[in-house]
Amino acid sequence: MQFSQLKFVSVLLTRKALGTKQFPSLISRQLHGFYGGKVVGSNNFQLKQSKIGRLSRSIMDSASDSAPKGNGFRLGLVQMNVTEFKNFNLTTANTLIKEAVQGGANIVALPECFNSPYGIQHFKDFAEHIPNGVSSKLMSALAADYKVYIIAGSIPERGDDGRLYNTSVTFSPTGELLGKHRKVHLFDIDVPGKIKFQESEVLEGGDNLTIIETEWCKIGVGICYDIRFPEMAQIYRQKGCDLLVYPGAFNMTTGPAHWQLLQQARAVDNQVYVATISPARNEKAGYVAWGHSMVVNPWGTIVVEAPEEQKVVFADIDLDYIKQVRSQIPVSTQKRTDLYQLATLKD
Ligand SMILES: NC(=O)CC(=O)C(=O)O
Repeated sequence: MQFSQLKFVSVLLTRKALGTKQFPSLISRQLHGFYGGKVVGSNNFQLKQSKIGRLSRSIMDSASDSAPKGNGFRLGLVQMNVTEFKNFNLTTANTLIKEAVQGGANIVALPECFNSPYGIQHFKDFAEHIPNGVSSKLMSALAADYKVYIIAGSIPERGDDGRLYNTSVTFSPTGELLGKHRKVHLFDIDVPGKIKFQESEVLEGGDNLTIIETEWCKIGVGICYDIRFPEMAQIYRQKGCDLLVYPGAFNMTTGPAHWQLLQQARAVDNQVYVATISPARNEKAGYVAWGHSMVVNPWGTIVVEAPEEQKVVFADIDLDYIKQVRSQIPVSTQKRTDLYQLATLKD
């Protein structure tokens, strides 16, 4: 009964997001079964939030046994199927965030473009205002009711300036908006015979770096292509981040070549944990994501790696281990800043 209430909220929110657009019949039938055949009413968002609250407390009680021991926290990576139907994507995110919470996650992270297919032809139709759009509202409500941080992957954002951005929002365990990161480096590449992608045809790049402060550590956020720019990661480290989180959607050309390599490079160079969160692989999609969401530790070792299909995976972030690696190989205190310098021109 209680679980169906949570799902009920998602249907309401996602239907609102799509206005009059209806579920395709197959998905509609699946959701009808999924939601126990309930008729969707028109109760308001506030009322639904309090219902999620009662539910989430009971979930948190049962999850607390599996909380990480020692000095750190548990990160849950939601590698999810993303379809051409926003309402279905939000329902999937809702279900898998619950699974992550049940697995003891203190911080839950979603993939790049979790509410929209990754493709420049889709961004305009799926774009939302942040934080007043339905995806942001759902993430805020779930964060507050489960009392977890949610790093909400990314969504296409319609800015106040009317332009489109690829944007990640993070909510605190009270549902407060903690940070908004607009993908800084747009994915414009051309690998002949393999893949050409030009985000800049429809998107604007962001012009800020984004650090999230939690009770455990600072987290630097980047989106996908941002991981290829080591300066950004270095600045996050200089500013005290212990974990870098990159929602990302590498593809079948760059994924096998660079996904793991880049993550290990950023982790070892900066002696931080690095997490990447991909959509699940769908061979029939216009853009086939690589999958393999992953966490790498400051030594460069893979802590956890998802397969290709939809899955929630977990990693315990051990803050003492970071200190240990940094004291064993103290590169941060051995920098030759008399020879070189790294600085951000904007704070
Ligand atoms: N999709 C991206 O932004 C980046 C990517 O796929 C790559 O760098 O490769």
